[in-house]
Amino acid sequence: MSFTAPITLPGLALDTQWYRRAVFYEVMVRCFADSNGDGTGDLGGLISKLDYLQWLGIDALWLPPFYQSPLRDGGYDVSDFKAVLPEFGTLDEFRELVTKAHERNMRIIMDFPLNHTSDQHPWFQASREDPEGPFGDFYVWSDTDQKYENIRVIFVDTEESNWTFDPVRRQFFFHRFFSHQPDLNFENPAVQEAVFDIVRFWFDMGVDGIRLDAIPYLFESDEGNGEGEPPTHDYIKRLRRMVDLDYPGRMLVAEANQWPREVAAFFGTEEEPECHMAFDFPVMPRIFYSLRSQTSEELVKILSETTDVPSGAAWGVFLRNHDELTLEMVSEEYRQAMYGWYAYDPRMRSNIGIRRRLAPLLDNSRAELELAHALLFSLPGSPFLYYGDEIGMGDNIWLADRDASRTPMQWTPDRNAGFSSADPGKLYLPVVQSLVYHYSLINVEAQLAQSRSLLHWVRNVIHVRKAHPTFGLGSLHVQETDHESALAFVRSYDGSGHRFGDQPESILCIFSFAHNPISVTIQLPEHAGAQLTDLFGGGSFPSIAGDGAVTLTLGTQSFYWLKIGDATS
Ligand SMILES: OC[C@H]1O[C@H](O[C@H]2O[C@H](CO)[C@@H](O)[C@H](O)[C@H]2O)[C@H](O)[C@@H](O)[C@@H]1O
Ligand SMILES: [Ca+2]
Repeated sequence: MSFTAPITLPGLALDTQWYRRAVFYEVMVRCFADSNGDGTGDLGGLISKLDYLQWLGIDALWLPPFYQSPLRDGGYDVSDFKAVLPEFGTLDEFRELVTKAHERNMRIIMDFPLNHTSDQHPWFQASREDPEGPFGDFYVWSDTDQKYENIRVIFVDTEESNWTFDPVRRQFFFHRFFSHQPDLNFENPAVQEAVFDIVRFWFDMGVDGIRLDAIPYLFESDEGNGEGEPPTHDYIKRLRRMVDLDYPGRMLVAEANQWPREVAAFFGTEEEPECHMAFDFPVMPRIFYSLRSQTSEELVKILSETTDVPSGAAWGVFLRNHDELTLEMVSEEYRQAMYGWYAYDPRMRSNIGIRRRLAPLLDNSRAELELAHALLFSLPGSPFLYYGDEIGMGDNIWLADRDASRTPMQWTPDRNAGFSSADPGKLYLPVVQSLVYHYSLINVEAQLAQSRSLLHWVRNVIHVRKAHPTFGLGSLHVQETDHESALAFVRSYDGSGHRFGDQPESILCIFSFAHNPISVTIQLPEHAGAQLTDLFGGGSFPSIAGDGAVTLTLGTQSFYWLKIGDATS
């Protein structure tokens, strides 16, 4: 049973299910704002932009790694889990960020790549040099690279094997990702305890949640494929028990790029919960598939699959993030179709996915951007925005790997897009200067000045969503329609959640993926006779007929969110 109780953290009330109503925003410290003019974004810069994020309606920030790191994988290669990379700031500045976010009723989610470390981490250095020493068994060593042959290579662009020979220890070490990222040996109780210790360190610092990076890959076995093996789930259950006991109100979000049932397994069960949230990897590529195929079939299929999840669990819905748009969770046939639509230039591909930002993927179409966001904000779960997508930032496919979509945030039309006062040549990555997405055109300042800009539209839709807890807490029922391009579902909430003032509510969400206007009849037998009202402007729509059908006209790639009222007599 959850509840709202007295304040326990500065500025925040204890709310064990806050993440179910929250709008999240992923922001890489390096990319957002540079406070000291050295060309790299930092914690001071991020602090200076908290007012902007609060204005936008953001409830929680997800910060990808900002630990000490050689930065060979965007910081996911950590060399000290308890230190901030000096160019990003200090632990004191991080504490200040937490405090200032909490003062604004915003929460902070850390990223924790617990599966592996950098090969520069002192644990790895000790392990390779002293096999009998205290860290000798911290990594997965083997005399042969023929072990775990069922385990696939993930970074297929750069790695041929999950094993690399270490000339110092004269053994192979196992790595699920880059060969400079050795996997920790979770069979070793000392590793298990070291990871708990790091979690405690950051929760003691006041963070509100932790993203468990690459969580399926903790344990390997001879028989399995090293993805979500039983000991991995047992370990997360123990972690969750510790969090519930020692840090109530904090949450864990699973990054498991897996099929629906396998991702759902990371929620655990009612009796033995694991993560509070899990990213919805299966839904994401199907949104992009629907936009180009003009059919809703794939989304209907995945949303109609019933996957039991514990009460209190929430999906993390997203369109884009700091990685490639992964196509691991679609069939080969659909993957090829999506490469054809979205990655027609080979430079746009990365591993099994597409390294582009949202606006270029959607060819800067305002209708598609609105449609995609409308799905993001109404599908079951909590939405995660990626920095810059609220203004339709572009990318730079001439940069290496996933840096294509990690360029500096575009604040103004001035030098370095207002991101930094440094010499432009000193920036950690160049600002986008392409024809369509040049920072002089696409920036926060210009969009603030235009009331019909994408930025204002996104802010508005966030505020509409937040006025209706049904989107975060309600059930979902896919409704039958007579048009292959239409997707219709009803979100319903009985208002019995844990906050005073919640009302029972049902919302009909209807989307058209067609590239021309359509007329569609939706079957809503449970709501026969009910009135429909637009959630944005309050306009009246045709009532649902006595037989439960309603016919609506939708413009090209458009949507409605309609409140289902009482039945007319
Ligand atoms: O630390 C290694 C990687 O960990 C995360 O990886 C995830 O992203 C991969 C794509 O880039 C994906 O294929 C894999 O299934 C995920 O676990 C992290 O988000 C990456 O940035 C990082 O390189
Ligand atoms: Ca800086």
